[in-house]
Formats: sequence, C-alpha cells, structure tokens
Amino acid sequence: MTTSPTTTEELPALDRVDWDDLAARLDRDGFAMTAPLLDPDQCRQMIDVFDDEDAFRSTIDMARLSFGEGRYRYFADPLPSLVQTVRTRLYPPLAQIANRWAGLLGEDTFPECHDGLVEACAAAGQHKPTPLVLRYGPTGYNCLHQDVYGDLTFPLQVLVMLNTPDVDFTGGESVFVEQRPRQQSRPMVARPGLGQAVVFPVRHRPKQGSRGHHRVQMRHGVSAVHTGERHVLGIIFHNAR
Ligand SMILES: O=C(O)CCC(=O)C(=O)O
Ligand SMILES: [Fe+2]
Repeated sequence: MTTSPTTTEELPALDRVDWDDLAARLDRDGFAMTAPLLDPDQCRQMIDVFDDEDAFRSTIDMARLSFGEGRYRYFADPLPSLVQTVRTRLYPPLAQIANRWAGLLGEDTFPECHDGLVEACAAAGQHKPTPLVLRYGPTGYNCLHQDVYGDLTFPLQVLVMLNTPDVDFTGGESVFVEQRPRQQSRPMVARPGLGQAVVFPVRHRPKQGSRGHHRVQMRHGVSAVHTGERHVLGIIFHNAR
C-alpha cells in the first residue's frame, strides 16, 4: 500500500457539490463547472507557488514546443497539501462517473480511491505526478490537446481558475471541442470564475446514439489572453511515465 501525505486543507465547498447534478451536466454539455471550490487565499497560494523553484519537477515553455504561448509547471512529489487534498478528495466521486462511463463503453474500470489509481499507475510504469499550474500573459494561449501520459488514463480531469476573469485578465476562455464521428466538431466555451472548477473528459466520453453509446473524442485548450495574467491549477488523476 502507498500512503498519502495527510490532507489538512479545508475544502468546505467540496462537501456541497451535488455530484448527480454535475454528472448530468457533464453528460449533457461535455463539461461541468462547480461553485468556487478554492477560496481567494487558496487561489493566491497556488499562484504564488508558481515562482517557487523547489515545488516543481519540470517546467514547459509552451512556445518552444508549439503548444501555445505561456508556461506550465508540473509539481514535484510530495505535492503541496492543498493540491494533494484537491486531487484525492475529488477523485472518488469522479471515479463513480468514470466507472459508469467504462460500463457504457465496455472499458476497464478504475479503483474507488486515488491511492489505488496511483498503485495501478506505478504498475504501468507511470510514477511522475501530473498536477500542474499554468501561467499565461497577454497573447498567451493553449492549443487544443489531450492530457494522456501513458497507457493508463483516468478519463476525467479538473481545472481550477485561480484569477478573476475580466478583473485580472481578459480573453483566455477555456475551450473544448467535441469531435463527433462522421459529423462536424462541436465547440464549447467555459468561463469559470475565481476558485471555480471545470470537470471535463481527458480524451473521450460516451454519448448516447441511436444504437447505444459511442465514444466522442474531446480536446481542450485556451483562447488568447488579451490583457493581464491568467493562472490555472490543473488536476490530472493518472501519473505520467
Ligand atoms: O489553462 C487552462 O484553462 C487549460 C489547462 C489545461 O490544459 C489543463 O488543466 O490540462
Ligand atoms: Fe490540458
């Protein structure tokens, strides 16, 4: 058994999430937003940690890799307690949704607790933590992508907005594209407020068709920031190779 660091951070808003309602919106719209999960101080703490060199295992300059424009940094183990808490506490209700999806698509199911997923990732050679913080300045953007980091992919991920849109920055919308088989792609835009989380599929989700459920591919990105700075906390549940 792996043991997680103790989770001491308070996240009262997480207890008030109506997961059935969230799952219904996710199935209907392709993504689902929560009420603010992090308070303004917790958001500030996550922005400030971006400049702490010791907190990260790797930093990506998005322009260098033609991923967009901006920087993101993957946290090193042990994760900051707030990040660890968000990741482990969001996981169980999302695993229920993921396992319902797996049933609909005839895919393998996932452990009920995050410790179990971490163990399964390790067995698949995926040891590196994937939570990250992203920072975009004016003209910054993020090309459409999927956060797959090995054979084992937990199908849902979460982003948490750390700034106040239209106050700290303009532009910078969260963009989702649903690629439907033999049809044109559907664009969707989310505008999370300070501390709000968006739950969305990593690479595909089940969609009801005339002959049962089929997979629709999803990708996500960020439209250009016009002014100011935009920071997001990204929580991906599987670890990386
Ligand atoms: O900055 C964003 O809103 C997108 C972040 C992202 O790509 C992620 O959390 O995986
Ligand atoms: Fe991403």
